[in-house]
Amino acid sequence: MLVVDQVSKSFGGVRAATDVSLTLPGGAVRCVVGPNGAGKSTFLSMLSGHTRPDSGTIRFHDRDITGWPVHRVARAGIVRKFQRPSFYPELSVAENLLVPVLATGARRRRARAAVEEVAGQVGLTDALGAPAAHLPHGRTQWLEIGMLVARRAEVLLLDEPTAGMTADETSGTSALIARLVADHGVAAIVIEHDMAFVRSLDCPVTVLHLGRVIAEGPMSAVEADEQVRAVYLGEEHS
Ligand SMILES: Nc1ncnc2c1ncn2[C@@H]1O[C@H](COP(=O)(O)OP(=O)(O)OP(=O)(O)O)[C@@H](O)[C@H]1O
Repeated sequence: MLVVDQVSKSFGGVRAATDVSLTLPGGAVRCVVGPNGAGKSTFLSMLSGHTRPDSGTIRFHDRDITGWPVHRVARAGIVRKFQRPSFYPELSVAENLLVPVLATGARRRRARAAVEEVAGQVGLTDALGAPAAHLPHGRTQWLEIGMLVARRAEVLLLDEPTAGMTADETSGTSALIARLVADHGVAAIVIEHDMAFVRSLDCPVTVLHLGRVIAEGPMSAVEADEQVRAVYLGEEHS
């Protein structure tokens, strides 16, 4: 269970996040949406250890992890996937998955089995021998999610995972996340602009605007919320 209680962060005079709270049970998915500059990335950065909150607390499994550095947060089980690529293009898909598996301390034979298991989970079994550079964009994103799972992450922080994907890759990503949750109890916080994708995840949604939570709940309720509609319409017309 990840419990975020009233975290805030300012950059100079800009209040990027103000009193943002969120509770994520194990094996749950939460989407965070909001217009440009709403504070979504800042919020994720506070969870991943890339940014230290000015105030508020972050607790994971009843431990206060507020302000922990990235590597310590990652070791505790919370890992982040950025939009920019972070795999090894010159290595094969299997080798890319092997790197994080070996980092968990797995020995060779067990490691190979773990690589095959993760590849199956992220739909890359047929590509294990291929250089990662040869994968189409969408599948590189799945590889990166696989690399996080291979580290035995408990909470995935995904920053616009479907950016640049085809429609098929986007629906494949939704199925992939559902599979990881159902089969392995992995939890995820997903930042997204693609509302059809958010709907397909069928999870609670948090809406940020100017650093504050303005709505929270199922997508159907959030989409009907007057303030949310005003914020998104305002963005379209600006
Ligand atoms: N390192 C920083 N230094 C100064 N200002 C920052 C920094 N990071 C974010 N901000 C400001 O904080 C506010 C929130 O930015 P943030 O990137 O978290 O929003 P976002 O919702 O992720 O936006 P987008 O959807 O465009 O990525 C913005 O006004 C942004 O300019």
